[in-house]
Amino acid sequence: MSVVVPECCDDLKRERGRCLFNKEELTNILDGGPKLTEKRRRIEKMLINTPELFDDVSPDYLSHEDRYSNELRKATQLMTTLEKNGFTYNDAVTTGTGLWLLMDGNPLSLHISMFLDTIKGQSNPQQLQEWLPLAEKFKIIGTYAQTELGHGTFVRGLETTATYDSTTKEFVLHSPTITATKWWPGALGKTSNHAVVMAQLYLGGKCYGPHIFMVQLRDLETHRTLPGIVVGEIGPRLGMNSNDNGFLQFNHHRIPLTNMFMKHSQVTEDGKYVKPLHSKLSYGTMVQTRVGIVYHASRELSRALIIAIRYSAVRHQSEMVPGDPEPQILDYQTQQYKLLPHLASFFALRFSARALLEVFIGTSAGLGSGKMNMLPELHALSSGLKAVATNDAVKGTDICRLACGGHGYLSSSNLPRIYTAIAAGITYEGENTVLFLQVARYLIKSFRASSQGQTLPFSVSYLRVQPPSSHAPLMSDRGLVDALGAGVRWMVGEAERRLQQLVDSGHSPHAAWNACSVHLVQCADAHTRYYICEQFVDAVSKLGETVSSGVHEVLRQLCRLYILHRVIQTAGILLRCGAVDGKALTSIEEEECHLLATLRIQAVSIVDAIDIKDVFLKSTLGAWDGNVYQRIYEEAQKSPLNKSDVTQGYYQYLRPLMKANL
Ligand SMILES: CCCCCCCC/C=C\CCCC(=O)SCCNC(=O)CCNC(=O)[C@H](O)C(C)(C)COP(=O)(O)OP(=O)(O)OC[C@H]1O[C@@H](n2cnc3c(N)ncnc32)[C@H](O)[C@@H]1OP(=O)(O)O
Ligand SMILES: Cc1cc2nc3c(=O)[nH]c(=O)nc-3n(C[C@H](O)[C@H](O)[C@H](O)COP(=O)(O)OP(=O)(O)OC[C@H]3O[C@@H](n4cnc5c(N)ncnc54)[C@H](O)[C@@H]3O)c2cc1C
Repeated sequence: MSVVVPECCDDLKRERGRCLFNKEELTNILDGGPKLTEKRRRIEKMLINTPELFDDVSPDYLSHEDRYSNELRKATQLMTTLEKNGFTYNDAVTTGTGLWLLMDGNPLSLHISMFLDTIKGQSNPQQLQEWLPLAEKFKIIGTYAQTELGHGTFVRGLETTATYDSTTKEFVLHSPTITATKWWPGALGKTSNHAVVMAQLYLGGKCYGPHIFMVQLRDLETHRTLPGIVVGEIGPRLGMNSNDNGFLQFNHHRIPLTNMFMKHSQVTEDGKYVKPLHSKLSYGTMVQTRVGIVYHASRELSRALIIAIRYSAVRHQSEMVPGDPEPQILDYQTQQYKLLPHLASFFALRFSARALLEVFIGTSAGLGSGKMNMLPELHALSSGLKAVATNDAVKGTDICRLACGGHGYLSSSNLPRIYTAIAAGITYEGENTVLFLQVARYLIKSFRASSQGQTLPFSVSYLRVQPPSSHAPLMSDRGLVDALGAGVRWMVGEAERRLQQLVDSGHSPHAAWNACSVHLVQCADAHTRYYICEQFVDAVSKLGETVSSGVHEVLRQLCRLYILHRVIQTAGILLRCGAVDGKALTSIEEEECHLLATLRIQAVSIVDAIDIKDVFLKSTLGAWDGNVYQRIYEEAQKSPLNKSDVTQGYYQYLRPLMKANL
């Protein structure tokens, strides 16, 4: 398959003709630099030239089993293509390209993410030497098996046990109840022959909490399940049905002592326990995956936005002025209000994902030299950003679907598949409410520490009880972000006051926490969004020194829209704490509407600059050429029901009904 850039329709040609900025420059910024754009395009070219990676038939028309096999075929083909051409699977993941070919539930995704990350992050040197080459070369294929039927969120409540037998120097893995059954892990059902398993460690009758174990599940030659293990697939889900999410039970299954991951905590041969430097180091793979999910969510949102914005420029409907030609639906202010704030969100999330990655890299380097002090902040930032990014990507994708009217509901628009894939992200890797409550814990602790005069880490330093007075004028970007910060400080102070009041009136701290948890989640959400605003403003201001004025202006407008929209969403809080008044809010609302009209002019060019090719968008509505109606029509012809004029169903059911004497 070769990349042919087709002539686009007149509407899109006109839209593209209005572009006042250098698209390639914006593409480079989004990729992280020209070299990364070039690398991404090399990978794309290679993938596009591998026809086996593309579907002949939509997965919607396949049986459950064929759907899985087809995705497995493409996943294995992807891995070998990358390897043969000198790329790693990580290259395909970090550029998004590989995932888009497989995002119906790639059965190797858990292997290349959480399985490998656990080996890299939790192994001692011997284990790393033994397992990493095998896993990297796909000699063993694994998944991350933590969640059980009874417990997902509450990791300490897991029931699978790993009991050490010092006589044989083995752990005995066991699922004592039905609720101890591992449930959900991607690729566990039929693909994986290994799993990293989270289980309660028992030594001499004492429980030491959840620890991670490498467990072989299937024979490496026959792929048959090993004795003492029951494994299978959990059945259809809302989306990503080409994966084989699975279940797993152990019946006193034995593994060697050396199969406990021993980088952070150890068990000696005689059954003694050596504590880790920090009790949550074994949760490291989850933290790393949350960091990746922020990128992933922004990428999925960007696909939906490209589809909906191009379609909105091609679709004409109704009359704006009686008797005039039907306008492009993108000209309606309400359509702009649906889509453009989410376009701004995409940019905000992309810059925040990059900032989070830097915190992750810095913290990981610190851990290597025994510094644990940055771990709580990384946990809070990664939890908050994972939750906001997935919530916003899901909401944004659904708005994109709605913005495409009826055609957005078509499978061939690809919006339903993008939606169901990213919707899972709200739940997996830490359910979002639960993650926000973790952030809230950090905020309340920080607020209290600050009241006692302690210095706060950078992401919460604005919570100081006596903030330095801001010098930025209120209506400047910085001034509005400061106002948002004042709003969060007020919310956290209010939460702390309510918690204290409940405790003072006789409630236990835990009961008080639950009684304030709605407000606490709102604090965590507001704090994370304040952080995102800060990152966006900082990134745009830093870029101002290096980019052309056209690109800088577009970024400045998107950043401004993001902030204005956020201020309006938070109006109630900001009025209550006196950070803004009604007059300021009125002018902010007016400015937002004005900005929508300004950004609309270049909206198609902005989404073009995200630079996702048609083969990765996979949408009848969002293709580069805007040839929407022809594509929708051609796609419908592929329905198996259209193979014959009269279906079997007619003879079997409809005709007898019509002939019956009712
Ligand atoms: C690269 C791109 C890839 C993108 C594509 C991905 C495709 C992959 C598809 C699917 C993958 C999905 C995989 C999964 O879902 S795996 C399962 C994930 N499960 C979870 O995330 C479970 C969520 N629950 C938890 O994380 C925890 O149980 C908890 C909610 C955090 C509570 O933990 P616990 O009960 O142990 O904690 P305590 O209440 O005892 O203590 C809380 C204190 O511990 C601190 N803490 C908690 N976690 C961490 C951490 N990770 N790091 C540092 N500190 C941590 C917390 O702050 C509390 O501290 P305090 O000082 O306040 O006491
Ligand atoms: C598509 C998909 C793929 C997955 N892949 C994997 C995988 O590869 N490996 C793996 O191990 N797991 C996997 N999971 C499981 C996933 O990690 C869990 O479903 C997730 O962590 C949520 O846990 P839960 O299902 O127990 O939900 P629950 O914790 O039961 O949540 C149900 C409700 O209770 C609320 N709730 C729970 N605890 C609290 C609390 N403390 N305070 C307030 N509210 C609370 C939640 O907010 C939610 O509204 C996957 C899940 C999905 C959907």
